[in-house]
Amino acid sequence: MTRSVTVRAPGKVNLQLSVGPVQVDGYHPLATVFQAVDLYETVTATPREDDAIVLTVGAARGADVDLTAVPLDATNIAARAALALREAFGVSEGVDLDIVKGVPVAGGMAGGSADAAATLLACAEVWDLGVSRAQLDEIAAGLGADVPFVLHGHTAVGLGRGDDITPAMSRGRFHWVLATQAQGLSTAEVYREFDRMVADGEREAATPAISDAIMVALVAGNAEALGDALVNDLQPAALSLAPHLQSVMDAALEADALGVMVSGSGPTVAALARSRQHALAIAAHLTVSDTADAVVAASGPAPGAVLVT
Ligand SMILES: C[C@@](CO)(OP(=O)(O)O)[C@H](O)COP(=O)(O)OP(=O)(O)OC[C@H]1O[C@@H](n2ccc(N)nc2=O)[C@H](O)[C@@H]1O
Ligand SMILES: Nc1ncnc2c1ncn2[C@@H]1O[C@H](COP(=O)(O)OP(=O)(O)O)[C@@H](O)[C@H]1O
Repeated sequence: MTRSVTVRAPGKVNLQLSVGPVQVDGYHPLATVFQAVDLYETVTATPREDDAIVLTVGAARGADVDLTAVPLDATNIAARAALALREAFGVSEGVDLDIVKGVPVAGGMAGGSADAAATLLACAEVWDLGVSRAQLDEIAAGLGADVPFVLHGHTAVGLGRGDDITPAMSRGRFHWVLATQAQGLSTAEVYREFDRMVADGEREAATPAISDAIMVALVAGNAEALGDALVNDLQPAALSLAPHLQSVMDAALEADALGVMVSGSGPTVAALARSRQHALAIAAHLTVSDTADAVVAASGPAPGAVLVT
């Protein structure tokens, strides 16, 4: 019997992204605090008669996402996720994966990682694998540093490459405005620019540690304190590669955002608002400022990957 399974997984912002010196494997040790936001990727997996993995991709209703930058071949992280699961469990069946994107592409919000997390859960169900959460976590970490977090969602500390996840206490909802750019930034390139700045003495790369100020603001549900504590060590590198992002940040501050930062490796700019209403006011100001290609309001924390059928 052909049975489709649909799974939804969220995008994220990094409330803290502290980055240490590059290691011999090319990766950087991180101390990061992730918050999942209610922009979602949806993946529907349908079993196939043959052993092919076939992708289709579309945009979620109302989402302004650039689908031309999403590969449909084996390099797509959703295809890699299905393959990794198949290899780990000796499955021979193929699958159709229909991806509906609601998270900006190459925006520093882990949209591809959310596709991978959703694919793992959907394929595990379609192939009836009885996979444990620990097994999923291990395969997720092999796909990308952000994948374990979007599998779990909510708010969490990420150590190591960012893939060693511990849930964090958080009270209430936080309201965000996300200003996206049509032209994405490559995560690897932003890390390389970070390395260049460190090598040239423009920045320091100390051993990263989790910020007390962020954890206290989260437990208290204090958006104002959180706004003051936001920190992203990749921001100078993202601004160096995409200097126009400074005007987006300035426009959000003009609208009294509680805090503004580049989201992860960028180029999405995330502004923290006092309320949903304030988020809409910031979004309107950003739209009029014409500094971003699209502007969307979102809130967090949001749940991780969940079955919706
Ligand atoms: C920067 C962050 C912040 O959460 O995400 P984005 O903002 O891009 O979504 C992450 O560190 C990205 O996570 P993700 O995009 O899953 O990384 P991966 O696919 O594992 O790695 C992409 C590239 O980023 C670099 N990388 C990633 C993680 C890490 N701790 N150190 C690194 O140096 C490596 O150069 C690697 O080749
Ligand atoms: N399922 C996918 N969705 C989006 N991009 C993907 C996907 N699979 C592979 N990619 C490639 O990965 C790059 C980064 O994707 P994405 O996860 O959207 O951004 P980020 O790493 O900044 O959060 C894209 O530019 C694209 O070339």
